[in-house]
Amino acid sequence: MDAKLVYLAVAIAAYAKWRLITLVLRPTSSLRHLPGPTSRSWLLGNLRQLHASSKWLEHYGDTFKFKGLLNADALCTVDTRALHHILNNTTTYHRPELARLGISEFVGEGLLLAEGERHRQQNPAFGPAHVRELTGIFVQKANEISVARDREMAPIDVLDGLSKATLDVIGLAGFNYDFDSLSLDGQKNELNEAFSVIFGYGSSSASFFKLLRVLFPPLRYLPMPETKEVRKAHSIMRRISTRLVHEKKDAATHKQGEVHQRDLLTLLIEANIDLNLPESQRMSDEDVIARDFLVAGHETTSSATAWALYALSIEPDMQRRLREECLALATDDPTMDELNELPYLEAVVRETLRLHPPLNNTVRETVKDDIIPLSKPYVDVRGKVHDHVKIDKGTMVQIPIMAVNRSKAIWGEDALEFKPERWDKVPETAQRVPGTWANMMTFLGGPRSCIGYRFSLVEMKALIFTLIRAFEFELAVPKEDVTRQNASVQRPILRSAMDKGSQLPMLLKPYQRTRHILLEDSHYIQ
Ligand code: HEM
Repeated sequence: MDAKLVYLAVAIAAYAKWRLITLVLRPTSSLRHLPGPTSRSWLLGNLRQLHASSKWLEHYGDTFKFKGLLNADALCTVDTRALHHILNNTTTYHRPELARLGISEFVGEGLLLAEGERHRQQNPAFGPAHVRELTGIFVQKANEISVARDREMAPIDVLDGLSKATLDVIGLAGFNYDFDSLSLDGQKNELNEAFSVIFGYGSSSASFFKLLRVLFPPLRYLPMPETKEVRKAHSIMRRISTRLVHEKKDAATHKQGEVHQRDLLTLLIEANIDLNLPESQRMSDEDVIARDFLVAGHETTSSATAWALYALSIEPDMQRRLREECLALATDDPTMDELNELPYLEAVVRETLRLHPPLNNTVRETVKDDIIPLSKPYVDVRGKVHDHVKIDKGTMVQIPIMAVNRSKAIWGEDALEFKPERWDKVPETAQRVPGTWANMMTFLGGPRSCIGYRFSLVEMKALIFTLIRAFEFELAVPKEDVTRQNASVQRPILRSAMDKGSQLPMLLKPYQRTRHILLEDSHYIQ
């Protein structure tokens, strides 16, 4: 029988059974007296309106409930004490089944999915010493974008260029694989093609079948109904990544030759075959496969950089000031330390990541009952005041990254404005945000926060440094036309062309002084 029909039959039967059980048992949730919006749908509750969570925060306060999958009560909070508790108790708060399954369908069970702390010993691969070594790759790809765009005077989609650059970077830095997506010859790379097919598929009807698989676990034993093209793309990804892992394992075991590759995959494998590492901490081949890095580190960094260029294009004075600072450094090939010593570049990157976090929300699910302490008590629907929230096992907890980053209570009345100078004096209220970096939630906090944040910061700096020296940026559309795509990564999109997907059209005018430098420095001229 067709897999889609089997899916529907099992789903209908399971739904009928579930309805019967809930009607008879009527379980009550510990969150039932918490204020919050009313449900919009029996299946998805308020999940479709989650982008409105900042409005809910204004209306219901810092801690409120909403309805999640199958109308179950879910919690949302910007309370910094509560967030600290949730993010640091990784044995109680896990990534929920929906997020876990969504990722595993996409990349396989890997680092992103490993609960517990076992991957933490791998952190040196993402430490400052190694990121310093990788800076040359970031700068090289930033220069390739400049060269590629140098001859185009018509509006171009900077998001597209940045996305190709960050894919190339993660390929080279992650596992010494050249996607070569920035190359001008238009030739497509096999792995790059497979990757775009799978990315495209992720947002289609696949989501519906993934949801069914979360609700009705028996369906997970059935293959996903996917097209021939997607199946082929998955098999290409598997074949190439398995080959890479084997080659690198072999090289790492025999330490062949003098030339030693320093990509992330090699470093992870080396740590894994270290005889001093207990068996329990080693990873299977699947665990180390670098596809995780592709998913986690590619679109996030390109979107963040695109938002930085957007902010600078509507603030010409800031753009000028940043360009002057970057041009004052007399090199086209800066090191990590040189980039980190540019104070205005640092402030622009911080302000971009605060105001435009690439991931605007994330979720956790409780695996046991818990009590969450609050710094600001809430008043329940019966008028009672509470300084903690009782929460049941199996409850979804929404972590509103963007709402915390943009909170007026934390950042002041001008929280919604792009102001790099705010970083000269960080408000005391912001010091309580439990974020891993710069008093913001962008990379999250606690043991399961982003391990690639240093990588990403230096990559963003290298891209902005190179591009702002080479071009003057101007939006090719009215600024009001630019909004953020309602998707897992917050890419820019045009209100007037939502059907065209994410894009950021800009006019790039080669900067005269840079051109002068480029002409002197003939390696840029082909
Ligand atoms: C601006 C760029 C980036 C942002 C905003 C970002 C943000 C995040 C966030 C919010 C999480 C936690 C997700 C959750 O638990 O729900 C995360 C996890 C992760 N990120 Fe990033 N990330 C960025 C770049 C990168 C890069 C460049 C890499 C790798 C090269 C990377 C690798 C990872 C990995 C492996 C995890 C999972 C960590 C774990 O499960 O313990 N990220 N990232």
